[in-house]
Amino acid sequence: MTATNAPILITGAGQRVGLHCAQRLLDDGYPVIFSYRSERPGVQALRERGAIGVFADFSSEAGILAFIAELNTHTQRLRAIIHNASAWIAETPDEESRAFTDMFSVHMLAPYLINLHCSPLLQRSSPADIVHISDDVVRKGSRQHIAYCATKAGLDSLTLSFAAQFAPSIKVNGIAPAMVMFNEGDDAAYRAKVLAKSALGIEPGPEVIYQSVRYLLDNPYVTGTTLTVNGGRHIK
Ligand SMILES: NC(=O)C1=CN([C@@H]2O[C@H](COP(=O)(O)OP(=O)(O)OC[C@H]3O[C@@H](n4cnc5c(N)ncnc54)[C@H](OP(=O)(O)O)[C@@H]3O)[C@@H](O)[C@H]2O)C=CC1
Ligand SMILES: Nc1nc2c(c(=O)[nH]1)N=C([C@H](O)[C@@H](O)CO)CN2
Repeated sequence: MTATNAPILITGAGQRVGLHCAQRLLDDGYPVIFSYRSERPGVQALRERGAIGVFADFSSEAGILAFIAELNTHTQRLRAIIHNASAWIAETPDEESRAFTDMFSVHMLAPYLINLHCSPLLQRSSPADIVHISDDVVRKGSRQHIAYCATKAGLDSLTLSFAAQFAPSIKVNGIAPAMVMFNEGDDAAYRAKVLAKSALGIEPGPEVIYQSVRYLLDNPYVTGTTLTVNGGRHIK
C-alpha cells in the first residue's frame, strides 16, 4: 500500500515499541508525528529523520488538551492515530490511588479525548485508522497490576465504542500483546518465568507489533477488533 502524505500520530514513541514503530513507519514512507514526555536519544533520532515530536504529559486532562492544541498547529490531516503511550505500574502501599488515576489518564482519558478532538483530522484522510495498544493480560486479570489491567480493559471498551461511532470512515482496532520486550532491570529468573507463560516461549521484540499495526492499517475490512499477539499464552 503506498503511503499517503497525511501523517501518522503515534504516542509515547521516545523508546521501545513506540520508537520502533515510528522508525518503521518512516521506513515505509509515512510522515510521522509522535508524542514524548522525556527527552531521550530516540526522540532526537526521530527528529533527525524528519518526524515531528510533540511534548505530552497525559497524566492530566490539561496535559492532554494542551497536546491536542499543539498537535493541531502541525497538521490538518491524519492517516492514523496509534495510542501506544502507557505506564506499567504495580500496586504499592499508599500509592494506589495515584497509580490508578495516572494509568486511567494515560490508558483511557488520553485516547478518549484525542479520538474525540482529532477525529476531524482523520475524517480528512481515506483510509483512516485508530489503533489502541492494550494488553493480553486483560483476558485474565493481574494480581500484581490490578489498576494497569483495569485501565487497559477500559481501553478495549473504547475500541468497541469508537469503532461503532466512527464507522465507516475511520476503522478502530486494538492490539493486545503479552511479552514483547523485557525491561533493562528484568533479571534472568523473571525472564525465564515470563517466557514459560507462553506456548512459543520467546521474547519476540517490537517488530511483531509493527506487523500488527500494518495489518490493521492495510486491511479495509477490519474494525472493532483487538488482535491477540501473545505467543499462545491462552493455550499454555
Ligand atoms: N513491553 C511489553 O512487553 C508489553 C507492552 N505492552 C504495551 O505495548 C505498548 C508499548 O510498550 P513499551 O514500549 O514497553 O512501553 P513503555 O513502558 O516504554 O512506555 C511507552 C512510553 O509511554 C510514555 N508514557 C508513560 N506515561 C505517560 C504519560 N503519563 N504521559 C505521556 N507519555 C507517557 C513514556 O514516555 P517517556 O519515556 O517519554 O516518559 C514511554 O516512553 C504499551 O501500551 C504497553 O502497555 C503490552 C504488553 C507487553
Ligand atoms: N507500558 C508498559 N506496559 C507493559 C510493559 C512495559 O514495559 N511497559 N511490560 C509488560 C510485560 O512485558 C509483561 O507483559 C510481562 O508479563 C506489560 N505491559
